[in-house]
Amino acid sequence: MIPPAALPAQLLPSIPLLPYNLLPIVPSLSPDKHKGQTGGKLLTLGSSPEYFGAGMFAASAMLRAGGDMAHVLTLTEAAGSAIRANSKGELMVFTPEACGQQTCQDLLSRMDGVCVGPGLSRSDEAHDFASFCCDVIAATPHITSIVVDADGLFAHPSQPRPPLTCFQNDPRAILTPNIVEFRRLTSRYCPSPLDSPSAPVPAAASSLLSELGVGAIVVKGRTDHIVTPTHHVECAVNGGLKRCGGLGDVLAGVTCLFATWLRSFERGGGEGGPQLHEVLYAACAVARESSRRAFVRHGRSTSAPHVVGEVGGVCEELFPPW
Ligand SMILES: NC(=O)C1=CN([C@@H]2O[C@H](COP(=O)(O)OP(=O)(O)OC[C@H]3O[C@@H](n4cnc5c(N)ncnc54)[C@H](O)[C@@H]3O)[C@@H](O)[C@H]2O)[C@@H](O)CC1
Ligand SMILES: Nc1ncnc2c1ncn2[C@@H]1O[C@H](COP(=O)(O)OP(=O)(O)OP(=O)(O)O)[C@@H](O)[C@H]1O
Repeated sequence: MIPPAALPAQLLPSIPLLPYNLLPIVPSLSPDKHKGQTGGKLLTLGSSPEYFGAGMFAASAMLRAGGDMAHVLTLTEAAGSAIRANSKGELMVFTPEACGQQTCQDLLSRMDGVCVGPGLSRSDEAHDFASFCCDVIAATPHITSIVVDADGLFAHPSQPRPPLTCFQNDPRAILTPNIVEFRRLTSRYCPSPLDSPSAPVPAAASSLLSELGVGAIVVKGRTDHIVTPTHHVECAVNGGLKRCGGLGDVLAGVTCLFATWLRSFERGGGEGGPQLHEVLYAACAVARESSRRAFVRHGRSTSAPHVVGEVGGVCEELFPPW
């Protein structure tokens, strides 16, 4: 633990952490509600034997930030077994190998929010399965928010219909690329010169947003750029100093949860709530503050589970406990 007095400015807590009022969309807890009715039913489609942790971190972050039920849908039993063995049973894990494609399809159609891509891998088999699932997701109006991250954003040059194309012109879709994924997407979809690596991120992100017709893009990096059709905001909340793998997975999970809460509030006729860019800023702030706290506690040994472990405490300070 770094003593508070020894913290350099770049590791101090950002005050205020959240300049926007998210409280209207935070579901109130009640003994009259059933599981899934408050925090929502969330699912991460991803993970693979090599990257099983990524889908697990995203799904665990959904739970820790306030989701009721977090599922992982992954192609292989090898990845599914690894997640079951490492997640203390808090995640519900489904694979087509164990339960068949029809069960996977039924599961997807019951979800409120999904996150596609963390740890998915780029194998043809994983992408074919993801495309099958993304068709189901795209055709399920009950699903209110769709976060596409990591390998969900990847397209083999020869691939006729990569997963992302299922969500073109779908305002429920929120893309959360890192800078490498973002530049890859702009070079595929944006007109020159916005496809150039030196093009300013906000302009290129706006162009990508309108080319793809999605609801929002969050470009992660030293500052996170959040772009919707009407707004561009930057989140520069202090994060930890160690860039261990898995921090983007945490952000993807929290983003999916908060966007689902927003849509549930709107569908319930709520008025006066925050706008999408404010909710996405909140997700970035929670992920970055969680990574800062983990780093202050664990320094160079910080790893993704430490960051996941901080998400609950950060959200607890931002939102009322009931
Ligand atoms: N524990 C796990 O299972 C983890 C799995 N992960 C998964 O690993 C897979 C491959 O992800 P990669 O991001 O490595 O993809 P890439 O294999 O596309 O990365 C290629 C190269 O891009 C550069 N790069 C990657 N991220 C960058 C960033 N944020 N800023 C600057 N340069 C960057 C690095 O030089 C990297 O070697 C994805 O499925 C991802 O979800 C990651 O989420 C990390 C944690
Ligand atoms: N220089 C930085 N300073 C502070 N926070 C950062 C910095 N770079 C990235 N982050 C934060 O780290 C998280 C992950 O961003 P990153 O660009 O590493 O994504 P990623 O490559 O998709 O992550 P993953 O390792 O999960 O695949 C985001 O919350 C982002 O805001």
